[in-house]
Amino acid sequence: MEILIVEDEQQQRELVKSIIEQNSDHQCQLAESAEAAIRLLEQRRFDLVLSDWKLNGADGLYLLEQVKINYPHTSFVLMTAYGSISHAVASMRSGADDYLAKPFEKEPLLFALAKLENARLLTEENNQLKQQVVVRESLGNIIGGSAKMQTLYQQIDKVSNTDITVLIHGESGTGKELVAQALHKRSERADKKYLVVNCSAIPETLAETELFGAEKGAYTGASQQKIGKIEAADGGTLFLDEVAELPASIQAKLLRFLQEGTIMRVGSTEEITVDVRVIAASHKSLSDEVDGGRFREDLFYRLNIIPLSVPPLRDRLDDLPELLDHFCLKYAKRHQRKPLVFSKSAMQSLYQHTWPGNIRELGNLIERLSVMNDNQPVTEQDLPFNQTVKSSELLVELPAGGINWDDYEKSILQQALKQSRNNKSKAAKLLGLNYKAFLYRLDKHQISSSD
Ligand SMILES: Nc1ncnc2c1ncn2[C@@H]1O[C@H](COP(=O)(O)OP(=O)(O)OP(=O)(O)O)[C@@H](O)[C@H]1O
Repeated sequence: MEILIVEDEQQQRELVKSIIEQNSDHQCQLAESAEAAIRLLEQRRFDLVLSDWKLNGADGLYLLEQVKINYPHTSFVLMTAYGSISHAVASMRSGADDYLAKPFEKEPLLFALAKLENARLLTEENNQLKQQVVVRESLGNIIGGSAKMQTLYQQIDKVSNTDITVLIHGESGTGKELVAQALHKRSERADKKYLVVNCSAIPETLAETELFGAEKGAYTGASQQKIGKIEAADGGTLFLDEVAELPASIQAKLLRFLQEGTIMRVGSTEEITVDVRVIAASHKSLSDEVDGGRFREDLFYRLNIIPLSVPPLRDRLDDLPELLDHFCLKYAKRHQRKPLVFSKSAMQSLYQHTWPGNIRELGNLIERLSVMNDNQPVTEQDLPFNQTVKSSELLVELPAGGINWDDYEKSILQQALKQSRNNKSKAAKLLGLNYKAFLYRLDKHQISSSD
């Protein structure tokens, strides 16, 4: 702790400082009066003021009142040469955290400090927990209390009430759209529009009109003026999902809008000012897209002001029970069934699965099992990723142009390694190969298990 010792006798102040610093990690500053203490308190933060009752000038009780009013997070211990009950009562009544009678011994002083430090840590922990509950309550339907999600919630909390552009990255199905919704709902724009554009779903020819709008007659068939999504979201938030898929020509126009805050409808020369907060998301790494020349670097930097990363489910398996409860209840209610229960081995299997489709895969699985599965509890064999598919069912029809067998084999081997999280014997099992044969093939394709 950072401690401020206030004592008018120099020898006494230095004695207290040396006892504390020689026997603990606390750091001490000294003040000879209440006035000097107040000046120091104005300059920096202290965890504790340890003050004598009797001081030249204003006394310790006055200092205590000032600290309680102006620095409520700073603890206060009063020391007095008169170890009378009345002083103890008066100081505690005025809000002191503890009371020490002088002349005090080393041990009671250190004990009082240790007690205070513990109480401070508990309060801090408690405040953090309360803060987490507040943040989570306002995040509505995002499930998961794992440490990784807590970090994300804190980040959402920090940036939601700003207008800063946020770029959300995460594998498919991790909940990027839920994060975007939470950012909007927790912002001052919450009662304004929240519009979504899925950039991978609009054909290049329509993308400009979709985002920026078009004047009547701007192109063949434009029989009416069309308001684009950016203009329609004025005052609110626009979520650009799969932003990596935006055609190059639109990337330049989007950058202009982000920099200038203005747009032009197709077929118009009039600039329209719009106030829209942009949140973008991508399951692809945008910096890889920039490296590959598929995404404008300047736009990347403009979008990536605040990057948020949503962790894949396999990296936060602590959340699995909570997510399972959520989906089992949701789909039992929706389909009027009993909530699913899982056997021990099925649970183990759920934990071992790598969840390439993340929460979306889990939700879909629970919905399917809720409707189709007659077994209760659900067993390991009921889980689709434990069911081996006959190779013939796997085969896609051979394209007329043929395939490259080596590439095909290499890709299957890599997928098996990925699914088994680089566990080679599991990967071999997935392909129905014995371990040696599997290793032989890895070697043949020069695949290392970290590829
Ligand atoms: N933490 C979560 N709690 C509850 N449901 C979740 C959570 N994360 C995702 N989901 C659900 O999983 C599904 C997929 O989520 P979402 O569409 O937000 O993912 P995404 O990362 O945007 O995926 P994509 O990249 O494919 O667009 C949705 O039905 C969503 O409600």
